[in-house]
Parts: sequence; structure tokens; C-alpha cells
Amino acid sequence: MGSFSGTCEITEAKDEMTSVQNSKGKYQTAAHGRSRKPPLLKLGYDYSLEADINKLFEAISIKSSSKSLDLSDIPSRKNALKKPVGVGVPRSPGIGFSESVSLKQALRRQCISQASELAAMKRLSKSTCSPRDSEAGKIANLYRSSVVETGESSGALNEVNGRGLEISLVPEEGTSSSTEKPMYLPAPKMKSYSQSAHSSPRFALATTEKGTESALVNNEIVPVATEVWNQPSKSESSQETKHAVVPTLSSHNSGDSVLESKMKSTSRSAHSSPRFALAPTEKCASLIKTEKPMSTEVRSQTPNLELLKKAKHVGDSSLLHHSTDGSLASGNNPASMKLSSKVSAPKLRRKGKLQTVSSSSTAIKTNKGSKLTRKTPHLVKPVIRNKQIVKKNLKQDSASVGSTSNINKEITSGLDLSNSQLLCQRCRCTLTDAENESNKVSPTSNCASGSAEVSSSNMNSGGNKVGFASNNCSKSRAVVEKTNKNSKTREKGDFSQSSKSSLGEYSTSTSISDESNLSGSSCGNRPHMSKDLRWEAIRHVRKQHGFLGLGHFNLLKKLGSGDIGTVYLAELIGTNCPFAIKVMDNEFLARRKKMPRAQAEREILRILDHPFLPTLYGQFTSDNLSCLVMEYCPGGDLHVLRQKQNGRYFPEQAARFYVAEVLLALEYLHMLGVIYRDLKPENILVREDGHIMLTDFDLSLRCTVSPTLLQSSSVIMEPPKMSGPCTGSSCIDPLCIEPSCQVACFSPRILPASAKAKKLKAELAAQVRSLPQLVAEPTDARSNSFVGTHEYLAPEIIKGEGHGSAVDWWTFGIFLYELLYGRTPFKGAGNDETLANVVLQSLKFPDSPLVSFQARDLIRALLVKDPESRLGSERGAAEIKQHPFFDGLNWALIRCAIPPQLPELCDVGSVKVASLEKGKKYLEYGAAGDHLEFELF
Ligand SMILES: Nc1ncnc2c1ncn2[C@@H]1O[C@H](COP(=O)(O)OP(=O)(O)OP(=O)(O)O)[C@@H](O)[C@H]1O
Repeated sequence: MGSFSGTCEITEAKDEMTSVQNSKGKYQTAAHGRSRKPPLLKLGYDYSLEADINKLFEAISIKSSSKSLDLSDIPSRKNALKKPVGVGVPRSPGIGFSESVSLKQALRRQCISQASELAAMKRLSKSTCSPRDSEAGKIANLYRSSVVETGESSGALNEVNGRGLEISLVPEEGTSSSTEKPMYLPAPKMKSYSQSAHSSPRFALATTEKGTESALVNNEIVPVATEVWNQPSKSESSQETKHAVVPTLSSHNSGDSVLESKMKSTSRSAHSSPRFALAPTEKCASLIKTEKPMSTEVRSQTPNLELLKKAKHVGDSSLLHHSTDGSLASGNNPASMKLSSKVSAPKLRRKGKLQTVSSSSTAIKTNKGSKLTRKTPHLVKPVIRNKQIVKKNLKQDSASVGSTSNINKEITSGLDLSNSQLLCQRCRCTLTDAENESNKVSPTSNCASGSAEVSSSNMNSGGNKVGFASNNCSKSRAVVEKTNKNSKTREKGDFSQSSKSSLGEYSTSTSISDESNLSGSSCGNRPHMSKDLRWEAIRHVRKQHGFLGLGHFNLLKKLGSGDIGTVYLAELIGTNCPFAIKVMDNEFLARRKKMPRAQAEREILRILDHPFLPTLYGQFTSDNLSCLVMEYCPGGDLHVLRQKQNGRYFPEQAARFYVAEVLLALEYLHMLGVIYRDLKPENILVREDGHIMLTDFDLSLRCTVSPTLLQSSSVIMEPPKMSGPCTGSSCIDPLCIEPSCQVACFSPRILPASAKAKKLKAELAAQVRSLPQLVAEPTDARSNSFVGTHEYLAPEIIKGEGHGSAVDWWTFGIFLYELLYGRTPFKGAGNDETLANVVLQSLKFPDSPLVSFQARDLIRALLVKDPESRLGSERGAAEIKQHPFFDGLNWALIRCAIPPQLPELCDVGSVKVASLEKGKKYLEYGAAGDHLEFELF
């Protein structure tokens, strides 16, 4: 292409004027020829368009004999204006760099594209050149290149400046990847969750011209773009990723040194990269989106709040509340809990609801407001709580379901739904014409609002007491009865019931968060789950009826009872979408002083957004019944699943899978300032896809957490040095238990990898380890509550010394032990003996089954009685994840891994049929039956 002396000067004159007027002008004036003639600038204003065309034509003629533009000759004054052109570094093949870009933009900026085409046509008619070399062809190429550039412009800032950092941390789109990118970069989808336009200028530049402008407005982008302009073009692709972080760093940390910027940014990477790097599927992206935002909050004083806000995209900062004393619970609970010295050992399933009740006859005493101190582990007397079936008379009117009755008050807000027929990808349910369907079962008129009456009476029946009769638009009554036994109808098949029971004593050192602080939470605010049709179904009901209530569900069967409520399998009417609904009787909770636990669970559920934690689809109160609508897990719990295994223990690989997912869930909880405190297989449900879901948060502790960035030198965990026969490459036994066996004899050696791949892997691992690490472990949290499950209680809880987040790592060790050996390590004949064993007995491993050294080593490190020396106590899950037991595990993609076992598919229809065949109608609260009868406890 020719020089820009002629027409370009005219254009330039207009450019400058335009550039003053708008930012686009700046962008476009980057395309200047090196020879500018001020007089012509002036002429540019005076001449008519026709004259401009002629000038342009002349310019093109002249330029055709000139060489390409030498960027180094561009006056510095112009550089500033040109830097946005750097955005367009990527070029279409065959188009000269400087000429094409400059001329194109000059033409565009001056709005004379038509004129230039005209000129080109003129030229073409005279020219003997081939079409390819003609001006028209060139102009056409320019426009084509313009299109290409717009699409590829993201690369511009990538090559960036001399201050470039080495690790790309900013979510990007449209940039080429380097070898580091999969490891350290979050998936592009993350941008919509955590990266604002100003913090991710590269993304802005890469998207649209408008985006470019906004990025350019950001002061910090300017020098970057300038330097891009000065970069040799050949290096652009190779440096792209390396420098990707620069714009972000400068925009956020303009006052920081480059080193500080590096640290801050790499901390994000350190936190997120190994786990969140790749998202080959939507599911993975979900994980990434969930966790990445947390990693961005290194500087926040209340990072868990910030993290949550980012993770959930919730603008309301009041959604989270952390009690000032770093604890939760016991607003209504007794100040102290007294425990009898006798232990009533559970006969049934470990999960049978035991409760360490507050009683005047109990032995341990604590002063109100003082620390609970227990010097002996022998004083706990858990009491098996009588199971109750509460029959509730609910004068319910089916019509109230669709009316604005006070019976059902929806707490969460509804969102729009446009689809009328959808197929749920996860639960495979069909969302048929929900409007029609819901009309069938949720008549919305002619009915008066209902009222509720509660009466209690003993009853002996065990299963679902379904006294349901459908009668649209007539008043119905639900009878809620109490029962004293056999109400636990959890389907366990032939397997033994768990004997582990949760203890729920709170000391005065705990306090409940104010619910009002969470009132702004929206259960539907999980953008990564937007394709989950259960959300769609819920939204549709909300949209249609204005609220979500119990009447919108058919309660199909009871899944089980806990300390504070009963969980039902329920179908959202008209959708075939299964949900698990936890129903809690507020009156009962108040009477038993368990309201704080219910409240704690509800609050925690509302803030969760993680693939291995429950999704709360809705919550509402109906007739003094608090209901939580959650994802239904058809796979049962790990306690049951373990008992189905040969020898009643999991193969090591399966155990590793489950504990790894649990570890990620715990890590997330800790980062949110939630200490779980009740880990046990019974609380780990198996989802439809075979992955796990950690449930049951009523014993969890809310606290504050202060993320810390640890330098690489302090976070590298060297694998234990071992020697012996198994350190050689000859060992291929994945379950090798030789004490001297090195890490590599665990799984990786089964598949002989090439030396090159091994080396690469080692290098990557070394790189990951050398990164600074974000640790968000609530190490300062303290509670004196006596909560947990006997066999899982940490020594510090039993001793009443006060406990913190390390209790979760203790329970994690017990959990791994139980999965591998089929029993817990300190279980005694009774609970008091168990507690004594926990405190006094040293850890022993049975001879059988065979368990790898790595697994035992990890258990040993976790079951250290002194919480401060326990693995995980300092850096939380990050420490544990680096243990050789998990070597080779891809944390980022584990949710996409194939689970050890898949549960049977959930067929809501067959559950309905089975329910009807038994002569019981499923619970259809909304269908205006005479009486709705269901168990609460
Ligand atoms: N989302 C779910 N999908 C399938 N089953 C569930 C679901 N949530 C809970 N359950 C089952 O329902 C039963 C009761 O659960 P719930 O959480 O109320 O009690 P819990 O786990 O015994 O705990 P706690 O007494 O400490 O509250 C449990 O056996 C559990 O396996």
C-alpha cells in the first residue's frame, strides 16, 4: 500500500478533531503515516468530500511506490494515539502490518470509506494491475483485515510491555494458550463471574470495539498498549499469555511495585490454578466459576464475604454475616450442657439421631459466659431421642396454593421462565407445559386460605403415614402426629444402621448469625447453574404463582429424619423434577431449643454454591413448617454404600475419589468461614452422577477467616523421603503397603509413562508448588461447643479445650480410615469408651485390608491428637491436597472424573406408582386433599 502523505493527512486532520471529541478518535488516529503535512491538515477541513476523494486517490497512487510504515519513526506524540491500534496486532495473512492497519483506520475514522471505494473503483478502471494488486483489492483486503483484527484484537495487549509478568492470571477470551495456561488460567467462562471490565481489560479489548474503548479509558491500559505498539510483532503469540496479567495488575495496583503485583496476582493463580485451570465441560466450568472468585480476594479484610459475593455474583453484601465472636449457634440454646456420666450406646444406625441433651441431671457444668471445660472424656451421655411422627392438621386449601394465601410464604424471589417444555440435563426430568400441569394440581381460585392446626399424638406406624385425599378446591387438613419409634424409614436394605450420632451441644461461646443479614440472598443466584432445569422449574412456579410453597410439591416418600427435621423426596408438580425437601416444625424446634441449629443450616445452605455441596433451590414456611428445597441425591449415603462393598470397605481408589471430593467441599466451606464439624459417611450423599454432596450443616460453626498469602518457600511440601525396594520402578502394585514404598508406586506406576511425560509432569508439579499459595483457613476460630459424632470427635472437642478448623481435618482422617478399613479407629464398646480412646489411645492400623503406605501416612498425619501439629491445621486443605496420597489426582477436573459407582437412576414416576400400589397416595399437598398427613419426626 502506499504512503499516507496525501489523503491520510487530510484524514488525520479529521482524526485529531475526532479524537478530541471521542475516544474512538484516539483509537483511529493510530493509523498515521510518518509524513504529515500540517498544511494539508488544514486543507482537510476546507475541502469537500469530492476533494477528499481525489486526495485519497492521489495518496494511494503515491503510496503504492513507498515502503511500509516504519513504526519507530512515528513521533512519540502520535504513539499515544496509536496504541489502541496495537489491539489489532493479529492480522490476516498477506496484509501489510502498518499500512493496512493505518489506512484502514484512517479511512474508517474519517467516514470516507465509501469515498475511498469510489476512488478505488476509479483507479481500478484505469489500472492494468491484477485485481489482487489493485487498490480496490487492497481496500477490500483492508476491510477484511479490519474484521479479522476486530475479532483477534485480544492479542494486542498480550505482548505488552517490558514490565510484563510471567504468569497469565486474567481470565481471557480469544487468546491463544500457552503451556501454562491450562494450569494457571481459569476457564474463559469465569469472566462473567469474577472479572469486571476494568479488571480484565484484555477481555474487553478482545470482544468489541466498544469494549476496547472502555478498556482504553482505563488509565493503566495506556502504557501497555504503547508498549505493544513498540513490540516486535514476531513475538506476540509467544508472549501473549506471559503478559496477560499486566493490564489487570496495573489497573488494580497502580501504586504497587511490580513484585507486589506479581505476588498478588500469582496468589490468585496459586489458589485457583491447580484446581480451576481447565473446564472442558460445562460441569467443570461450574466448578471453576464457583471457586475462582474466591481466589481474587487476597486483600479483603472480610474475604469470605467478598469471596462469596463474587462467587455468587450477589451484589448484596449483607448476605453474609459473621458473628463477631467467630462462632455460630446457641442464641436460644442453653448456656451450658450437662451430660450424664452414663452413655446410652445407640443400637441402631450410627446416624440414628442422638442428641446430647441439656438436662439438669447431666454432669458437666459450664458457667454462663465462660468456657466449657471438660477434663474427662467419660461424662458424655448422649440420649437417643425418641423419634416422633408429628401429625399436623393443616386446614389447607388447595386453592391457596395458587392464591396469595398466608399459608405459604416464599422467601426467595422468583425469576422468569420462558421455556414451556424442557428436559432437565441432570435429573432427566421433563418440564412439560408447566402452566397446564400446574393448573391441574394447583387450582388458583375459588378457595379460601387455609389455616393450620397442630396436634400431637403417639403413633406407632413407621413409614409414611399418608392420609391424603384429593379434592380440588376443598379445604384439607393435614394431621401431624407424633410417633415414638420406628419412624426412621430410611431405606437401608439389609445393611446395618449407622451407630454414629451427632451431638449438638453449643456452649455460650457460640452465637447465631442474624438471619436478617442473609435476607437478601437469592437461591437462584447461581449463574453457572442457569442450565439446570430444576431452577427453571422453580422459577416457572414462582412466576406463575408468585411464590413457591409446599403445595407445589408432591411429597413422594420419606428419605429420612434428622435431629431437626424430616427429608422427603418430592416432585415439583407438573415437572417430574425430583427434589429433596427438608421439613422442620418450627414449634418443635422452638420447644427443643433447636431453632439455632435449623437457622444455622438454613443460613449456610443459602450461601453455598459448590458442586459437592447442596444447592438450595428454595425455602419457605408453610403452616409453621420451615421447608428447604434441595437437590435430591438418589445414591444414598456413603455409610450405606460402604456397607455394600466387599468386606464393607471401599477399594483404595474409590476411597481416594470420595475423600478428595469431600476435601474440596471442606476447603470451600473453610474459605467461607464455615467449620463443618460433623463429617461422617452418613452425611455424604451420592448424587445421581455418582459424585458426592456433603450435607447437614446444623452443627457447623460460622466464623471469620483471614486469607493469607504464603510464599512458595513456605508452602512447598516435600514428599517424604523414603527408600527401599519399592522406590525402584519395579513396583507396580497400586496397593503396595511396603513402608518404604515411594509415592510413585501408587497408581501412576501402573501405567508406564514415557520419561518425557513424567518429566513434564514433574516440572508442572514443581511449578505449582513453587507458586505462592492462598490459604483461607479459619485458623483463629474457636468454639467450646460439644458437637460432632462420638467416633468422629476430635480430642480437643472431647477435652473441652476449645477447637477450631482443625477438627475438620481430624474428622477427615477418621473418615478416610473408615472408608478404607470399614470401621473407625477409636470405636469402643460404648460412647464413653470411644471418647476415651480418642483421647488416649494411639492410632493403630489393622492388618487387613491392605492399605497403601500413602493412605496410612495421610491418616497418621491427620489423626495427630495435638490440633496444632495436625496436617491441615496451618494451611488447611492446601496442605492435605499435596500429600502423596493424592499424587496424580487432577483436582480441577475431579468433578468430571468417572465416579467409582453410579447410583440407580431416579425415576420419580416409578416412585409414584410404587407409592400408589402400596395403597397410599403420595403426598400431594397442593391437590386439596382432605387431610395431609406426613411425618415430621
Ligand atoms: N438431598 C438429599 N437427597 C437424598 N436424601 C437426603 C437428602 N438430604 C437428606 N437426605 C436424607 O435424609 C435423611 C435426613 O437428613 P437430615 O439432614 O435431616 O438428617 P441427618 O443427616 O440425620 O442430620 P441431623 O440430624 O444432624 O440434622 C438422611 O438420612 C439423609 O440421608
